[in-house]
Amino acid sequence: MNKLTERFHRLKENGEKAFVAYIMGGDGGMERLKEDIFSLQASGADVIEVGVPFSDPVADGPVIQDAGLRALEAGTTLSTILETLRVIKAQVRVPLILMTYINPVLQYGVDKFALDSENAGVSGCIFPDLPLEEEGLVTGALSKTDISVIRLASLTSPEERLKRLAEDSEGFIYAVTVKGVTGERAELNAAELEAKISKLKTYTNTPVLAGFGISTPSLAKKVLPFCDGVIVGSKIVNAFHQGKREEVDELIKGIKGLALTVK
Ligand SMILES: O=P(O)(O)OC[C@@H](O)[C@@H](O)c1c[nH]c2ccccc12
Repeated sequence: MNKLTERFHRLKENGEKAFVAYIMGGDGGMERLKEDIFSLQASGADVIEVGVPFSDPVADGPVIQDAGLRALEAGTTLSTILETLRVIKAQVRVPLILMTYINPVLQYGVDKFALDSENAGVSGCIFPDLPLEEEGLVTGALSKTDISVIRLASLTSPEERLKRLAEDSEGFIYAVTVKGVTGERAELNAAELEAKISKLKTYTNTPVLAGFGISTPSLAKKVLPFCDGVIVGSKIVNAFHQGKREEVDELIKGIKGLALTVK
């Protein structure tokens, strides 16, 4: 079984919610990528989402965009990220997913991408600018591997679309909590999100996780009662950039501790 699916089974058995940590691959260089992964693993992240920097990141807010620019300036490419992941593979127990716009994948070559990702220990991919209708571009190659394609569900998706994306979903479904780009928010509309997530859950048993704008235990607490976990990006990217590793450790422990008490 795929590492990601295995992890979700285990969380379910233990009555736990998932904490997914997003980082920008190559922000601060490749040694930092390794350190970031090991420190997130030690802090108790359940899944690590590694972003591949891209020049035209339409879904990214300012914090992730800046991190992407820093990573590109440091010479990061899809290839250097996959190579780094391959080197540390044996020491990584946490399932890794890649978050990449589709263009770098097409340039790299889809078949080579699938093969090299598998060899790098990647167990899932998110392609934020690849609509359901275009998934065929990658699924032919990825279905020969054990890698899941993780779909994004937006608050604006009509029910028919939610149904289609839920039905044969893999890994988990990424429910986008806000209309707009990634980044910290002071508030979020939990009622609207709950309605969408409960709809999704009528069509699938695939875990549904909420991401975008979640940066504190109190925001996580609003959504965890009706979803299977949260994804935190900008907060972590910022803290790591500023060298504040303890902040990330506290955040993960804070949210994981809370998640144990919500059922
Ligand atoms: O940064 P936030 O608001 O905490 O949200 C997570 C998000 O950054 C990460 O999952 C992500 C980064 N870039 C993306 C593009 C699309 C979807 C998701 C992402």
